[in-house]
Formats: sequence, structure tokens, C-alpha cells
Amino acid sequence: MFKTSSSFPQAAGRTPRVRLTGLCAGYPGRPVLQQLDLEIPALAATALVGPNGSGKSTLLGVLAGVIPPTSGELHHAGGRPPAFVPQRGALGDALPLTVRQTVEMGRWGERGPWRRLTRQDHATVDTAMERLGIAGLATRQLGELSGGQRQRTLIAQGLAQESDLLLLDEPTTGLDPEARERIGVLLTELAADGVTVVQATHDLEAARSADACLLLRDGHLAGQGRPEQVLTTSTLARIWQPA
Ligand SMILES: Nc1ncnc2c1ncn2[C@@H]1O[C@H](COP(=O)(O)OP(=O)(O)OP(=O)(O)O)[C@@H](O)[C@H]1O
Repeated sequence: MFKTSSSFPQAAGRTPRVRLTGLCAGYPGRPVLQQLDLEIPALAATALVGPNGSGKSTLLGVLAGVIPPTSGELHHAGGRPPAFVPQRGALGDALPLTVRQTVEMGRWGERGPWRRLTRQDHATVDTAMERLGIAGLATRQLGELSGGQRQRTLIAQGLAQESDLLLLDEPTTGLDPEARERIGVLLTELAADGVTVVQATHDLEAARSADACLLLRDGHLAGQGRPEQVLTTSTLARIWQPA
């Protein structure tokens, strides 16, 4: 039976921000995640890695609350509703929105879409755009942006939600090395500032610099722990070997 609870007792060491026990989830007629037992450590950056189709996006959807588990348990240790930054392709590029308007949508959860944003909301939006280096693009239409600029706009929208749990689906895919570096530093800073960060990534360098790593294969958990424990040469060869 699927249950959620708002808190659970502190485990030895650091309290996890999210804990999954025997969790299964997927899509109608397509089970994906199989009996996952895992923890997302609080106030840390976790990398979610695994081959194409292994279930990373599905797991992020479960953590974000948009994909309901079919069985098992999902415990959130309190906190605010998660901020979810989907893959870039999920954004309607043709929407007639400016960069600023897109980032402002991050405040809607707090304010509601038809309420005026407060001065503090505008300051939060300004800070999010500055941290992603897109303040100079504020008045540009989304459809006029490069792929990397659009990606950074989406991340700024997630940041503007000011959640304590930030979920990102392949945030650095398609970015140039400088932008990748910038996002990597930003995610580390956010974790140090008290945000629990989870990113699905194919970038093993980014995964190695995370605090924790979850490795998925065919919807099963193939490893969890420190990146150097999980991403060993033999594990990588085993997981990514052609079927
Ligand atoms: N909306 C959907 N309806 C049905 N099946 C889906 C849907 N989205 C994903 N799947 C299937 O679920 C499985 C896991 O997909 P998921 O997107 O979670 O993998 P992933 O690890 O994020 O892959 P990638 O690295 O390619 O982004 C795949 O077999 C995929 O085909």
C-alpha cells in the first residue's frame, strides 16, 4: 500500500530528505521502477545516473509528486513542495513569454498565477536570473533563445521557487563547458545553502562531484552511496555494457 508521511525518525547520521521503501512506479501498462529502497540525503547534492530508459526521469517524477507510486512507501521529511526542472524539451518553446515572465512563473506556487508579485518576489526572480547569468536576457522571448539559454531560464525558474528540494532532469545537457561549470558550482552552493539537490545526469564528471550517487539499471537500484563507491570502473563497464 502506498503511503506518504511528512516526517520520519532521524537515521544514524544525517536525516534523509526523502526515503523510498519498496517503491514501484511507472506508466499505464508499463511498470518502470521496481522495489526501490533508497534515501536522498538532506542538504546535499545527489546525482542520479543510469543508461537511457533506466528510469531516472520517472524517479524524479515520483520525487516531484507528479507520478504516483503503484506500491511501496515515499516519505518526505517535511519541507516545502519540491521544485522540478524538467528536461529542456518539455518546455513549450513557442510560448509567447519573455525570460523574465518564465522565471516569474516560479513564484506562482506561492502567489497564485493571477496575484501580483510582491517586491520580494521580484527580488527573488532577479537573484535567480543573476545566478544563472541570464539577467541580460530578461526581455527576450523564449523562442529567440539558444538551447543553453533556454535551459538556464528553466533552472532559474526552479530556483525562484525557493524550495528546499530542487529536482533537475539533465540540467547540463547541451550546455557549453563554461555554462556546465557554472551550473555545477551553483548546485554545490545551493546544497551548502541548505537545499537538497537531485539531478539526473549522463555527465559522469558532474556525478563524481556530487555528494551522493544513485545508480539505476532497468528500473532497479544498482548502487547508492558516495560517487567514488558507486561509479567504479567495473560497475560502469557492467551497467553500460550492451545487452
Ligand atoms: N509517458 C510515458 N509513458 C509510457 N512509458 C514511458 C513514459 N515515459 C517514459 N516511459 C518509459 O519508461 C522507461 C523509463 O524512462 P525514463 O524516461 O524514466 O528513463 P531515463 O533513465 O530518464 O532515460 P533517459 O536517460 O533516456 O532520459 C522507458 O522504458 C521509457 O520508454
